[in-house]
Amino acid sequence: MSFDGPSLSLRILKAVLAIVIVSFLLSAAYISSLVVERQEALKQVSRYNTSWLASQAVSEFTRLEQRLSAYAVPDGGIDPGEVQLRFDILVNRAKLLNDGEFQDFVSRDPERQETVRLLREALAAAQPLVDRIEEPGNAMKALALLQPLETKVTALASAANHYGAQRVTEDQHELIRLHWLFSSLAAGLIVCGFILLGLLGWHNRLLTRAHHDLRFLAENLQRTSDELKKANKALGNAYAELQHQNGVLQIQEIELRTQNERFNAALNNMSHGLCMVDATGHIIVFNERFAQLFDLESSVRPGTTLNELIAYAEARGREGAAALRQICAEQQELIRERRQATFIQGQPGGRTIAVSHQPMSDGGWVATYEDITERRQAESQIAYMAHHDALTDLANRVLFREQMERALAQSGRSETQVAVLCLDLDRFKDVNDSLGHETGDALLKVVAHRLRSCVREEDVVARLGGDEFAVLQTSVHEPHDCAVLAMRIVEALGAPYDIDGQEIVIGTSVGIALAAEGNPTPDQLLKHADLALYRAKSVGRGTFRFFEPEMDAQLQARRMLEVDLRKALANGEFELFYQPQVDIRRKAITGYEALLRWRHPERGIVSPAEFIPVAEDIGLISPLGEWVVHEACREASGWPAPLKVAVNLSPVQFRNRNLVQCVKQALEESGLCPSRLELEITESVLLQDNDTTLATLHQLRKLGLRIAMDDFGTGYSSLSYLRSFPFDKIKIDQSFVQGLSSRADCLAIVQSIAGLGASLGMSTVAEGVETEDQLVQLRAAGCTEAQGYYFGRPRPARDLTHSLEDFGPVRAAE
Ligand SMILES: Nc1nc2c(ncn2[C@@H]2O[C@H](COP(=O)(O)O[C@H]3[C@@H](O)[C@H](n4cnc5c(=O)[nH]c(N)nc54)O[C@@H]3COP(=O)(O)O)[C@@H](O)[C@H]2O)c(=O)[nH]1
Repeated sequence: MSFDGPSLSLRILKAVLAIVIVSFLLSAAYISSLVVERQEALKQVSRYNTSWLASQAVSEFTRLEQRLSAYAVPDGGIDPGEVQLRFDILVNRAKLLNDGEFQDFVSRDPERQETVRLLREALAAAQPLVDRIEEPGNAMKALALLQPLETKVTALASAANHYGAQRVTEDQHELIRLHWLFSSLAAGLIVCGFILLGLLGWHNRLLTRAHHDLRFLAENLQRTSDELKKANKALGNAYAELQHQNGVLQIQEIELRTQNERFNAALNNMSHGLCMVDATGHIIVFNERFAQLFDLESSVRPGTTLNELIAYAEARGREGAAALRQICAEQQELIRERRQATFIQGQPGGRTIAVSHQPMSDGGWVATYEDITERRQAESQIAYMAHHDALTDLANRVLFREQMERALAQSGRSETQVAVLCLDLDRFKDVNDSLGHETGDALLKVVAHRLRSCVREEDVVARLGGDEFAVLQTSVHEPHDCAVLAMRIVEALGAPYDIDGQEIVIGTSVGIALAAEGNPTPDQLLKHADLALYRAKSVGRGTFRFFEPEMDAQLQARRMLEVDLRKALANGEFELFYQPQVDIRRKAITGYEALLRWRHPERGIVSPAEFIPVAEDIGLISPLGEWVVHEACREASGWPAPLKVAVNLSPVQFRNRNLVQCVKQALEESGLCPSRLELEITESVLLQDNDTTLATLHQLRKLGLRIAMDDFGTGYSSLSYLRSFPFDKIKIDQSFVQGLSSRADCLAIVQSIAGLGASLGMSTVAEGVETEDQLVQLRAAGCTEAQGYYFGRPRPARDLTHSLEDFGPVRAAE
């Protein structure tokens, strides 16, 4: 859009407006001056009118003549003063004839000048006469002086009148001219006004248009500004995005560089050799390990082929290159068929190289080369170790199972059968714990040797773990063959051992499972042999048993027991019975042993001898033991002091780190004085991790309670345990008490334990006292306390009266 037009028009308009306004002002000023001038002229015409002056003079001249005439007549009634007044007026009028415009009128004509002069002279001549008018004749004389002038004065007046009329006409003309001039000017001014109004309108329109244009322009500008802002913002965003992209690119570049460095580092630190070749057979890259593996130059010119590289190395007598040539020959087929493959190539020097060949999409290929010589050796070593027991070099469970599978498969095709014999060593744990693991290991090696010597070449001997062994007997014609082998094994392993100069006697029991019927799996066969072993051990050591199907039923029963046992604690099926411990001399109850009872909903009371080992096996003994301690403390806290309560602790509970805390909490919660709590442990507690167990015992002792050694005399080295911890009490195992009447050695043992206790400051409790006779012997042997059915069977807490007499009727009733 162009703004020249309006701005030019506006400029012109302003100029025209200025001219009009100036003209307007000038015209007004001019008219004002004309009006002033004409007003002045009119004023003069009215005040000093020539014809009026002349007529006044004529009028006064005539009046004077009349007065003079009247005065001259006697009794004319005229006062001399009046004559004098008229004369003076005429003189004044005559003077005016010589002034101003009249003089101008007079000067135009000599006749008029003559008349005025004559009048002046006549008046001058008449002056003295008038002054002495009373004198007779003066009035006539004066009149005579004036009368000649009468015509002349009248003529002058007439001329003056004519002149005056002329001047009026002239003024009228002038006024008419002025009227027209004024009217024209006024019309001009009106026109100018209209023009001005028009111009102003136009100006206004121009201004409106300019305003409109300006607004449009402003809107355009605003729009443009908004667009610019938007564009600016978009530009800012684009810039920020650009900066972000730039940052990302920089990071990517750094990452790329790092990756490249890592790639190079990885490439050259690879344990595998790597070689990449393009579609034309030229080497793209290979790493240092590749060069090392095949004794090659570590760098090559770009464009070298693998064959050229090998030829170059061979020419320099490098032996490794020959190996690569062989490998390359094998790779040729893969390269041709563009196939991925992994192959292993043995080298003449015993070296083994594993090659992984991979074609690439561009027609080339990449391959990795690994020297697996050592790995192969290690693998075969590992494979051997994975199948053999490291200590005895016998087959382990894995190999044994594999061999069983193989033997079972073969036996299906032959007349003979396969049998599995499972055995473990009696008292091996005691040897291990008392004589040390090294001795135990040495013993196991000799056992393995003896076992091998018992079987034929084709049979397999395995160590399944710890002191568990198994024999896979093949070519069994009848069960008797197995029995013979079992006997041979029992006899061989039962013979004394000489380990580092120490004579050790152990024994073994054997369980036999024959794969005669039902196509058993290896696991089933092993399980059957294990069950048979369990049975062999339960009937007496140093013997063997064949598997019988009822054994499986016993296993099922045990599983049922486990299931029920897991629910029993939550169901509140446990309770504690208490059996009194009696001071032999005073015949008074010193306390009670808490004995756990399981009131099974279907089976009734289940003996702890049955379920405690199961609870130990399935990990339930800790929560169960905690419940016993809490319950015993709670109930004992209601008994009269100083009655004590003795609680049995399983060896498994000592593996639980919370044992001390649990006992402490039970004492605190029940408020039972710690000295009234006695914990009974068996020797087997001291067999496990001795230092930790002893530390736990000391911590328990610190709580202020008492510790008793239970079932004393049944362990392998009971006496040595007495040295390891200062027990408060020794409980003589009931087997010795019950043998008192029949076996002399039992009495000797009881006497020596009682003596030992006395000398160590420990009280001795004899368990399982059932008769008066036993009690008498125990007292004589020096035992301090006794416990057994003789005094009373275990009872629920609610039935305790703490009087020994009350137990009597119970005993009598039994
Ligand atoms: N870890 C835990 N073990 C416990 C707990 N409660 C019991 N037991 C142990 O279970 C085993 C069997 O106990 P139980 O069937 O209660 O037998 C005890 C007595 O009833 C029995 N006894 C007592 N007097 C006589 C007797 O004159 N003749 C005879 N034939 N038996 C008798 O002896 C068992 C007590 O033995 P002991 O503990 O060695 O004093 C048993 O080993 C219990 O220890 C428990 O809460 N935790």
